[in-house]
Amino acid sequence: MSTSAKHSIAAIVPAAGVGKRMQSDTPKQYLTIGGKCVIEHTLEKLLQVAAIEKIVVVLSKHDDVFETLAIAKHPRISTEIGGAERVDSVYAGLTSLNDEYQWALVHDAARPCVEPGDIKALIATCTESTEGGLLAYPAKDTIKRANADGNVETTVSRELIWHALTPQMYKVHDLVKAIDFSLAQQFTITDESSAIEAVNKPSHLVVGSSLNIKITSPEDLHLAEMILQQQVNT
Ligand SMILES: Nc1ccn([C@@H]2O[C@H](COP(=O)(O)OP(=O)(O)OP(=O)(O)O)[C@@H](O)[C@H]2O)c(=O)n1
Ligand SMILES: C[C@](O)(CO)[C@H](O)COP(=O)(O)O
Repeated sequence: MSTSAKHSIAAIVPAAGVGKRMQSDTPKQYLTIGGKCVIEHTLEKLLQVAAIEKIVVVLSKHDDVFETLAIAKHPRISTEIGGAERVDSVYAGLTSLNDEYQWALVHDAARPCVEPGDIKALIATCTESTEGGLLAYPAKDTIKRANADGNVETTVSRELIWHALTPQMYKVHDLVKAIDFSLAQQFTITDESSAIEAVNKPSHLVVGSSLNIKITSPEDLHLAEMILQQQVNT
């Protein structure tokens, strides 16, 4: 497909993790909150953003649950098989786009509380500037660096410290190249922004809600339930 004929934005939703820190037999994306599983909440949020033309959900090769969900049949949703690490799953999603999309917006399946308004703000910032970026929020607490004994070494200025959230949005071509480079250098890549940093490209920090939590450990499920309930009420 020629550049001018490219579609604009595809979302990649990595959902191939096992959720070790969640300590549950069910992968956390399939735990239930208010009658729906986590990934259904997440996909419903993305589907509310009309600018996202396609959503690629990246699943474990052992996944036999996703196809049983009604949302799996949504015309804007397709699936791919992921890999051992989050970066491998994101890469599988990106390469499945076959160069047909200009932008990829990567969002963790485990972040169901994202606000569609924040996603739209990220899309507006990136498409207007033509450079990628991510949702994030500035550190609120006093930040400490620990020494090797686990005691305080020093207090770090929080002025320039931000928490990285998802979605993270980059040109597909740039992100594939950045991940290729980072993997070849054996860098640790926990998010898309770290790959983009590795190739010295800029990323916008777009302020998003700190309620866009990632369900990581058991107490987060309860917190997510309260946040989602609050979103319904307002
Ligand atoms: N090989 C992997 C690992 C993670 N993920 C996805 O990346 C997102 C964020 O990762 P994380 O919270 O670390 O999820 P898990 O790897 O499942 O959790 P844990 O590290 O506790 O095992 C999740 O939606 C998860 O499903 C993925 O698609 N492929
Ligand atoms: C992508 C991410 O959610 C941004 O905060 C995060 O980096 C995922 O990896 P983690 O190891 O679970 O923090």
